[in-house]
Amino acid sequence: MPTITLDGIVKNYGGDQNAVEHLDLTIDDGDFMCLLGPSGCGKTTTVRMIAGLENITDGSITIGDTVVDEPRANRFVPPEKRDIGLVFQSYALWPHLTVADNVDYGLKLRKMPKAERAERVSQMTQKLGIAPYVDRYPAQLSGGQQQRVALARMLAVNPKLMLLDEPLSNLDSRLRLEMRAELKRIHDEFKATVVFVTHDQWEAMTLATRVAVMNQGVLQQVGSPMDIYDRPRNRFVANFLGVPPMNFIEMGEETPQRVYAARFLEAHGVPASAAGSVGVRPEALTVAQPDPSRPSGDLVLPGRIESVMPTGGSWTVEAAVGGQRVYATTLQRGSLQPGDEVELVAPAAQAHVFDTDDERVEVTA
Ligand SMILES: Nc1ncnc2c1ncn2[C@@H]1O[C@H](COP(=O)(O)OP(=O)(O)OP(=O)(O)O)[C@@H](O)[C@H]1O
Repeated sequence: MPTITLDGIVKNYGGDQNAVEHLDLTIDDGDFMCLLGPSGCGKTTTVRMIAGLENITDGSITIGDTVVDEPRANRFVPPEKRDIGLVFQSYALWPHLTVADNVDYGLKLRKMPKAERAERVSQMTQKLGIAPYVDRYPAQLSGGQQQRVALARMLAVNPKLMLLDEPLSNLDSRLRLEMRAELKRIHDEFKATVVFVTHDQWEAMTLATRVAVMNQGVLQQVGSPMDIYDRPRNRFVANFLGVPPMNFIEMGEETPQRVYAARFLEAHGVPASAAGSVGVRPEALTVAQPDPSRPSGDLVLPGRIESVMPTGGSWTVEAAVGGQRVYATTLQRGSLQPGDEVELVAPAAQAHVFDTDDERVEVTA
């Protein structure tokens, strides 16, 4: 099974700004790599370059032992020779072929014996819940059904390398959940290498073995889902992951909340002037009664509860801390009421400090 190496990839479509900026990324054998980021950050461009549907402007792409694209060496291996399973947002099903023939297409190309092919088509169409439609044409199917045909067609040939660009975007939430589980199972069973594009952080967190977060064509961080969630390398990653998003206290403004954050930083030997912001996730905050004897190593934000909102299974507490709204998530509402004076408290390990360039600063507990 192949490892994919992207080495110094630049992609320019002709404008002033590169769509992908000097991207170094290794996708290991057996990885389920999610490319995650906001719209326009270069995710689709990246998988299209791996597939060979887009040339790179500079750098090189290696799949297994083969350099498949390297403009400086005048090397380019066309998509059909890269042995990749593809499912993109636009399904590209053959309109003149039935569902069964679409799923059979790749098997036929591989010259698999007819009886074996029929068996495989039946297996895949059942697995993906499209068996009732095998005799229909793509135009007679809903978007979600077409997406499942595209997945069945790809999975039928057991590809060792799969590139998926938002392949579940047209499915309703229940089917999406089922298909996620199915993809994860297929990945585990076949030990395939998967590159999966999504802008949905929940999808990335639940599916990926590793996540690559991109912004404006620049790779921000690569790591396991929990790694990037727990130790975001910069403020962009910290802010992009998490619902409700991380709270940030700005250190460049003279506010009461800055004083609370500065107290925390000083307890850990970090000069407040070196920090750009202090972040804390809503679920890391405990809503507590004011307690002057609290250990000084914690991040303590005194505030007043503004509202307590049910979010189904948990509560989001909105508090005024100095001049800022801070959000905390709690499983128990208890006796919390708007107007209560409280302290929002997080242990040092759950506070995130960023410097004035928004890069992470490690704080020793
Ligand atoms: N064929 C093209 N010609 C010119 N510019 C393009 C082309 N395709 C993409 N771009 C530009 O390249 C940048 C990256 O686009 P890309 O589609 O890779 O982003 P994305 O992260 O996949 O976004 P989305 O989630 O919206 O699909 C964007 O600024 C986009 O406008």
